[in-house]
Parts: sequence; structure tokens; C-alpha cells
Amino acid sequence: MRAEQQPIVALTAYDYTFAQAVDNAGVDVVLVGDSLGNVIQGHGSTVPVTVEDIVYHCQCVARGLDRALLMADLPFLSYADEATAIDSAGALMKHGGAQMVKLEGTQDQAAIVEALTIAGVPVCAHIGLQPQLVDKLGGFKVQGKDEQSANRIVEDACALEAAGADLLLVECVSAPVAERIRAAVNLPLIGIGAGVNCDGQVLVLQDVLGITQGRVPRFSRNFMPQGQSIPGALSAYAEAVRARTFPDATECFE
Ligand SMILES: Nc1nc(=O)c2c([nH]1)NC[C@@H]1CN(c3ccc(C(=O)N[C@@H](CCC(=O)O)C(=O)O)cc3)CN21
Ligand SMILES: CC(C)C(=O)C(=O)O
Ligand SMILES: [Mg+2]
Repeated sequence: MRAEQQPIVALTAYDYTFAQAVDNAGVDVVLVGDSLGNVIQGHGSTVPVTVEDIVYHCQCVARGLDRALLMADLPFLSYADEATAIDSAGALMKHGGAQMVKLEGTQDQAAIVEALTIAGVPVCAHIGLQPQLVDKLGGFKVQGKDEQSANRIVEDACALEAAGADLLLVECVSAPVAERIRAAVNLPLIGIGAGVNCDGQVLVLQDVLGITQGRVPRFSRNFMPQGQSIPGALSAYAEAVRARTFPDATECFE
């Protein structure tokens, strides 16, 4: 799809009925995200989410998909070493039905990605803002704001590609930093809060449907006013990603 300049539409889902709705809207990649810690479980972060939680929601979502690729997040500390990562990925794929796993990382996780790759696990490397590190970072902030940290994220992308990652996802970086990452790799780059010049976009389902209570990340968009109904909002999101009308300038970082 990157080669054909066909934007990749990705969205989270956590249950059977919404998986069907998201699949019917023509979404290409459905993510069982650890954001379920926030939007399903009501935690303040993704830190408490377990492999078992993701497996359960994957099982529910898998039964609702007909066309989309099923990607699942490896939760915090479920890939801290190679053996643990392989066990965790095995659970998501064998019990959950996931077709690809996603892990948050930098070049420091290259050996983990390589071990998963050698074992035959399709991997998406999630770079830039790593929400699982919120207690270390002290908040959800834009990453790569100075030259040195931007260079470091580009290096992360290259190292994770070299380690065998199949897909990259970048969160919360400026549009120019996302463009630098994309230019440095051959893999498709899916963005969230990373500007319009990525190979695809991903958002959290509840944000797209406008039902997230409290503060919503600035880079997300409520498609319910435009779509008028759940199926309408999901189709409007897919269409906006494909037309590159999402994200707009107000939904990006400088
Ligand atoms: N509902 C929901 N949507 C998400 O996108 C999401 C979750 N939950 N939970 C897991 C992570 C956490 N994420 C977040 C949460 C907050 C910001 C945020 O408030 N960012 C600031 C940036 C501030 C700055 O440095 O300028 C923003 O204004 O968007 C970003 C990502 C993304 N993920
Ligand atoms: C927001 C996406 C990228 C994610 O990792 C999640 O939903 O957990
Ligand atoms: Mg996640």
C-alpha cells in the first residue's frame, strides 16, 4: 500500500460488534490496543493492562473481522526480554488470533524485534511517544522536539526496520519529524498525532465516535457530527484518511 500510495486506515476495536462495524467501514488494520486500559477498564494509563486482557479482547474482535488485519498490542513489561516477548506474542497469536503484534520501543528494543522476527512473528514497532512509559516520561508529550531527540527517533526507526519490523507506527511527533522518519525507511509508517504525510493513520475508536470523556488528545477527531451515526462516523474516518483530509493543521504539531 505504501508503494501504491494508498493510505492505510487503522482503528482500534475491543469487542465483536464494534469489530464488525469497523470492518464493514473498510478499515484496513484493526488494533486491539492497550488503550483498552483507559477506554474499557477505566484506568489512568495503559500500565495495568495484561497479556490476558489483550487475548480476551482479541478473541472477541477476531470473530467480528472479515477483511481487516488484526493487530494486537503487547502490554507493558510483556516484552521486557526475548523469551517473555515470544511467550506473550505466542499468546496473542495462538489464543487471541492476532496476525501482528505491536510493541513500543526504540533502538533499545531492536534485539527483541529481531527475536520475534526470527521466531516468525509479524511485528509493528511503535516509536515516538510511548504511552506505556508515562510514569517515566511524566506525561504524554510531543517527542523529538529538538534536533538531537528527532535524530534519535529517526535512528530508532532505522534500527527497528533493520531488526525485521514489518510495520512502523509513530505517535505524537511533529509532521516534519514524521516526514524525516518516512524518508529514512522503506516500511510503511502509520501515524497518530504525526501529521498527514504518513502512509496511514490510526486513532482510538471512542475518540472517533466522540464518546471519550475528559481530555482527548488534540490529534484525534470526533467524526460523529459528520457521520451522524456509528457506521457513518466510521466510514467518514476511513474516507478522510484515504482523502488525506485527516489530520488537518490543527490536529498536528509544528
Ligand atoms: N482515548 C484515548 N486516546 C488515545 O489516543 C490514547 C489513549 N486513550 N490511551 C493510550 C494513549 C495515550 N495517548 C495520549 C494521551 C494524551 C496525549 C496528549 O494529551 N498530548 C498532548 C500533547 C501536548 C504537547 O506536548 O504539546 C496534546 O495536546 O494532544 C497524547 C497521547 C494516546 N493513547
Ligand atoms: C493509539 C494506538 C496507536 C495504541 O497503541 C493503542 O490504542 O493502544
Ligand atoms: Mg497502545
